[in-house]
Amino acid sequence: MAGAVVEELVKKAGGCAVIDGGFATQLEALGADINDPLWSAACLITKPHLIKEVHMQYLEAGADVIISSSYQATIPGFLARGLLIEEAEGLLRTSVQLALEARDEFWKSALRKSKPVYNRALVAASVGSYGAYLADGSEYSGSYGDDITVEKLKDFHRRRLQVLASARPDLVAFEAIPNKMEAQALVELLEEEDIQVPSWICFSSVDGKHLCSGESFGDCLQIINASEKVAIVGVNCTPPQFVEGIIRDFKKQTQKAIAVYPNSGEVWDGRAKRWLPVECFGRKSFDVMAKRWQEAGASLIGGCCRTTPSTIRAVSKALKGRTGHY
Ligand SMILES: C[S+](C)CC[C@H](N)C(=O)O
Ligand SMILES: N[C@@H](CCS)C(=O)O
Ligand SMILES: [Zn+2]
Repeated sequence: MAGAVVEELVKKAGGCAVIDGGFATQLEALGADINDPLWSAACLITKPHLIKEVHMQYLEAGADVIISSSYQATIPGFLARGLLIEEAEGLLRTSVQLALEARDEFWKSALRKSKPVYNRALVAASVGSYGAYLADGSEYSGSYGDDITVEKLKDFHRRRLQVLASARPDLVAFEAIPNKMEAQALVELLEEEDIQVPSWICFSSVDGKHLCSGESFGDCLQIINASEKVAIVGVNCTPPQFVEGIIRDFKKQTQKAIAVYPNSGEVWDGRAKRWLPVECFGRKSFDVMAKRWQEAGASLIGGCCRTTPSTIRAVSKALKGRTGHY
């Protein structure tokens, strides 16, 4: 049962599991150049050791779930880079393997410590939206053009999903899904391919009331509620000030576990490919907000773009009273 893995994770974490923070953000902080059509996935080709280092840093910070480097790793993206299909599929598997290796090494060393303060983390294989692949900012608009259909979206996601699932992650994380058509396509694909790895589907929102496309969360939740393959729903890469309201809204419309991992509130300029600073409006700090998200009913909490291991360390401390859990 998809839900059992999640229930166990949340229980072991003491009621609320900690997700890692901005992966690409931390890769950049370690010196990677991700100004690339493949964005952070370019490092699967050029700097795999940095990928593992980022995973280690988030584990150290107290993450109970780490998300693989495959957000913008797509077969067409790698083919456009001149790779062969076998090489592209190999890199997808590598993204999961690097996260599994980091998790296993970290766990082994945590067990050796006389007073372990960590849980054995789970690895979620990231699947970014079609908009992420387009690399035109459409993961924040949900506008895929008039020609796109559910069938085309399923075909876009199919092989990558098969390959990632075959690499044996603990979860599959569909991230920053901006419109209802893509949610529908993912739910259908999970059934058609009979994917056995429990999934989460997280949406992006720019107004806190709707998906980025302007469509209703409720309509998407109805689609997702009908699927046993999806264990977790939520939002990511969404401004943090909207998250408490979104959790309360979701709580009324789904029984599934809720995951939230917002960005810092800065706004992505898809054309200039840079983050625009957020205007100061007296926001509370991320860890203080995380406590409110837990009280509102989120079971998994972390950060997305422009959050860092220090954000996650503070979140872990706020939610568990310490970095890890005995
Ligand atoms: C989550 S966004 C900042 C990822 C990057 C975007 N898809 C791009 O390629 O420009
Ligand atoms: N897991 C990805 C999500 C980008 S929106 C990252 O943190 O880079
Ligand atoms: Zn993000």
